[in-house]
Amino acid sequence: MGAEVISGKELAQATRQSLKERTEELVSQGITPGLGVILVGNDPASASYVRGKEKACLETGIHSEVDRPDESITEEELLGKIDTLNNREDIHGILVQLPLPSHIDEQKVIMAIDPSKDVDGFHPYNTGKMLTGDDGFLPCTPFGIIHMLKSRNIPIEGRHAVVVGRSNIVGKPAGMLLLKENATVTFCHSRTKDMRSHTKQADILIAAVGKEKFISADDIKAGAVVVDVGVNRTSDGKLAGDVDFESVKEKASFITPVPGGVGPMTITMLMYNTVISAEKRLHAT
Ligand SMILES: Nc1nc(=O)c2c([nH]1)NC[C@@H]1CN(c3ccc(C(=O)N[C@@H](CCC(=O)O)C(=O)O)cc3)C=[N+]21
Ligand SMILES: [Mg+2]
Repeated sequence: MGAEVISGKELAQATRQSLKERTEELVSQGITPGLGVILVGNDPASASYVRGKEKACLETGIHSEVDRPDESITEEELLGKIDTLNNREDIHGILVQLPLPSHIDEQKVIMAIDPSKDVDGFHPYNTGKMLTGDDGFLPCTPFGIIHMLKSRNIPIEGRHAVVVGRSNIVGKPAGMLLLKENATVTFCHSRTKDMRSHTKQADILIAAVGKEKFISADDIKAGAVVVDVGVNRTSDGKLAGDVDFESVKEKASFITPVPGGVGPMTITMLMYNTVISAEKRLHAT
């Protein structure tokens, strides 16, 4: 038997196809959605993610621009680049690839992005909107997770969702979106005592820890839905999740793979937010 694998790659393709149609409609109305990306320095992982975003823009008909300043760029210069993108009519989404060099204050940079162009959903304005359930940009990884669950008609309401990890970009917002879908939510983290006693109660388990094979079959309940958000580089350069896929697959009802799971959906929701931003601009004119 074993779990059904939720392919983020396939869902991403289908979602990108429908976004392409929305983009074509926008273009016919005179607006080409535009995404401005700033990639500071030459970290290979960051460069690879940004290439994935450029490819997704091509697939969805979104105009993309990537600015690649040297890692020696000052905070002031970077803030100046954001200001320029904020003021450009043809740019509807802005993404500053994280992490930034240590001499730059990430929070300050995120706060400088116009919240109406914050397609990452990282600006505190959008975080606040998400918390109150108001309309705003949702962070792409948690948004992609919800999309994956819904694509398989996996019920969320009334079920126990356990989120392992509490980062601002994944764990915390994933818990908030699951709460909005009426799940009962538990957060586990590095200070949690007897973590397994919690994870074994999960109907839906979100693994967002950043440690290879952190979740094994012994940590889950039979029939659980397991979402793997890990992006760990193994010593041989491959991408590995937080979940021991082979063992967990035998016990879960649904499982997302790495690669080909949450990652491609993260990028797709970035495209989605950019299209939404351009549609809002159209309706504001
Ligand atoms: N401002 C900002 N926004 C982000 O959304 C952001 C960021 N900074 N910094 C880094 C993280 C990480 N992240 C990933 C996106 C896609 C894949 C992805 O598509 N992964 C492929 C494999 C890619 C590969 O093999 O390199 C997959 O899982 O199948 C992974 C990781 C976005 N992030
Ligand atoms: Mg920093």
